[in-house]
Amino acid sequence: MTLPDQEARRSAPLTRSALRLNQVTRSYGHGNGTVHALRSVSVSLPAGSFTSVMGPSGSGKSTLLRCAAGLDRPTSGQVFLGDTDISGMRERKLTILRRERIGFVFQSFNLVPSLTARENILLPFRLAGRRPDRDWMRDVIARTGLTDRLRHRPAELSGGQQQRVAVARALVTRPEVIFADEPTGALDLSSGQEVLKLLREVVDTTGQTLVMVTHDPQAASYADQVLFLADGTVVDAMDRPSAQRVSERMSRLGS
Ligand SMILES: Nc1ncnc2c1ncn2[C@@H]1O[C@H](COP(=O)(O)OP(=O)(O)OP(=O)(O)O)[C@@H](O)[C@H]1O
Repeated sequence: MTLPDQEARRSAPLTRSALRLNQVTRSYGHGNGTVHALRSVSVSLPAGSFTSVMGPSGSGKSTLLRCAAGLDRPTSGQVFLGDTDISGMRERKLTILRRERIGFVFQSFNLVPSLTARENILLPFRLAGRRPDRDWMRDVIARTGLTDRLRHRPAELSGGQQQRVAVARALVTRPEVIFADEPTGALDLSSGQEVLKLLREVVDTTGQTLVMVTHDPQAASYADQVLFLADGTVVDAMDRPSAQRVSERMSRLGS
């Protein structure tokens, strides 16, 4: 396996779009009770980029993530994963696509308590009936610092270690895009920073694309770009964010 040099990747032009939303609208309910969670959102995320999504509570962040990841369907508009339009895809095909081309990391880790770290990491292959790429798997386990924790069950691991198992599980199928929903929300400051550094390094060295929803300006500052949502609309984008600038922008959005 060849990994592009970190510096070369940082300076390389980011052109190919890994994920594109074209006028995505998601409404819930009918008539007077209709909630417009997303209103005609259009964004294009380059391959090998790290994007944070921020916004006040109820602004549509989770809905954006779910629509982009094929976990929810837009009311109108299209979602492209690479060149594949996933918005009108049948459920069976979408399930396979999610399994093969998308990785997920959740705030609550979502590990299977009865399985060891190694078995949790290998779960996507068990579900797909496929064999893992041994070199890639070894690399992912080393990268996440879990080599000597593989026989432990989740209850025997710290929160930070559990989240690193979840990150390894998300990476092991080599997905094009990884979606992380508040991945540090349940962690203390230093475990959270370890996980964020790991995610940053993954993007820099493997060229995978990461989209992370967070409430934390410090976490958002690890990204290349922050998208700010308000009332279902992308109201601003910030390149090379710092925690302070993100915090200032968020306070102007009323959070
Ligand atoms: N299944 C649903 N049915 C009805 N309304 C929904 C549903 N899911 C989300 N909404 C509404 O859509 C809007 C956006 O919700 P969403 O969860 O995407 O916001 P969010 O920015 O992720 O919020 P938070 O930061 O509090 O998690 C909210 O008004 C929410 O109540």
